[in-house]
Amino acid sequence: MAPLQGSRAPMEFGGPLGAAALMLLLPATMFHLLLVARSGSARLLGPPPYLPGLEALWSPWALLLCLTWLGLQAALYLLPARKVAEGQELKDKSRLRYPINGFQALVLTALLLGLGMSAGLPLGALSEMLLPLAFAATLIAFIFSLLLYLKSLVVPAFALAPGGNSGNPIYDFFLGRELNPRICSFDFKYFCELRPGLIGWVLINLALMMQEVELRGSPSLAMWLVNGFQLLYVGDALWHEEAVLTTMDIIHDGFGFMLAFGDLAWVPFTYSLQAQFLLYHPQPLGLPMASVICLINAVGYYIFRGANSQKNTFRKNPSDPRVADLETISTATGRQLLVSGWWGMVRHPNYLGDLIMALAWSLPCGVSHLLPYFYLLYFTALLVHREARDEQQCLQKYGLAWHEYCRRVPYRIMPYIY
Ligand SMILES: NC(=O)C1=CN([C@@H]2O[C@H](COP(=O)(O)OP(=O)(O)OC[C@H]3O[C@@H](n4cnc5c(N)ncnc54)[C@H](OP(=O)(O)O)[C@@H]3O)[C@@H](O)[C@H]2O)C=CC1
Ligand SMILES: CC(C)CCC[C@@H](C)[C@H]1CC=C2C3=C(CC[C@@]21C)[C@@]1(C)CC[C@H](O)C[C@@H]1CC3
Repeated sequence: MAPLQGSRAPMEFGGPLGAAALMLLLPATMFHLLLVARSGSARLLGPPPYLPGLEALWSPWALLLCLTWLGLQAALYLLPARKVAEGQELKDKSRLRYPINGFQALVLTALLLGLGMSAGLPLGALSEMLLPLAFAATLIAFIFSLLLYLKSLVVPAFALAPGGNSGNPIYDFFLGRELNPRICSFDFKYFCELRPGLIGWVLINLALMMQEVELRGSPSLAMWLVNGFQLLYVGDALWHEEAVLTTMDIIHDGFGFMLAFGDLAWVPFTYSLQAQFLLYHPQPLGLPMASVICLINAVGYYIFRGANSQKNTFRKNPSDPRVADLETISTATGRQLLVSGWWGMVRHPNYLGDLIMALAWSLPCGVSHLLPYFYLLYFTALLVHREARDEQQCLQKYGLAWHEYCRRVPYRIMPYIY
């Protein structure tokens, strides 16, 4: 079944009204979280402690810092890569090429940071600038999305994403019209998905840890755990960078406000919420509880990595000895679907592992506040919605074979529950 394209494609996210609401709601939520994380009561579901004026949000230095950060990451992206990978086949039968040097960018950023800090760079001070930095990142995401939208108006029809060219400017601005916007070989979506936001997230976490040292003399065990777990997650994503080339964000979605804001602002400033909370609300954590939390994170990571690697190995080479014995279903496209191993347990075992890790990231913050569990709640909603979108796309791709897979593997994410 050929997927519907352009104005015939069904609208997602509640259409133009939903897109407009999300464009207001997402930045508002991010600023709410930033404000309540540092407030005494740290109440997720209450009003923010105060409404910041423009003078608290706008800082030319913050804008300069964000632009310098983007410039640095862009320069690291352009460095020679250990490998150049080919993406999926496009409508015109061509394949784009992508540098695989994200992990190298992380290591080089860490080295530069180490040099800067030994020369006296006050990294902890970043934690005092989160509000203006988030404002600058949001501004950049808006302007960038606008430029991407304008660029998409002059590209040929085959370069458009299947879903983001409905003809409604608000909806298309939000979802993104062009599938792979590039200037020469610089791929904006691929760059943004993994580099500035993810590396920025661990940088903010580290800054919060340095500030904790400044305030209390040493980092707390809870802060160590949050920093360690999230660094592992980001390092893993960059190490397995090539896998991002088969995600729906790269293959299916255009590059618009949703991904630009998500990558550049939402990820660094909301995914660092637990570390923000811990800086202002220190939590006692004993070794026994810390060990249990480490075990939960290890179980989550084992499932997440096992499932992702099993599928990636299988997609690259189904005869690889590590996956050759797994049971499969044939589909009319010539591709096969795994029905045993991780992918025979639930239809999205990687999401299950990711959610277990999300729980482990919140637990060091104790159970006295709901705020540090925001990520777990948001992420559950994101993955449930993402799973439904992916099901829809797989149904279009695989038809009857997908029905058969759903019959054989009835649960989506959580065995016997969902
Ligand atoms: N931290 C965060 O904010 C986020 C994290 N993630 C994580 O990123 C990772 C990638 O997620 P995502 O891109 O959503 O999707 P997946 O990696 O789960 O990929 C889904 C695709 O896998 C293939 N597939 C599905 N079932 C099978 C099967 N049984 N056998 C073989 N192939 C199958 C299909 O594509 P095809 O058949 O074409 O290969 C399907 O479209 C996940 O680990 C997720 O948890 C994702 C979003 C946000
Ligand atoms: C702003 C909205 C709420 C939606 C934003 C969505 C984005 C934050 C996410 C869309 C897909 C993502 C992926 C990752 C990070 C979050 C975004 C960009 C990973 C890079 C996280 C690490 C994993 O190993 C791979 C993920 C791929 C998808």
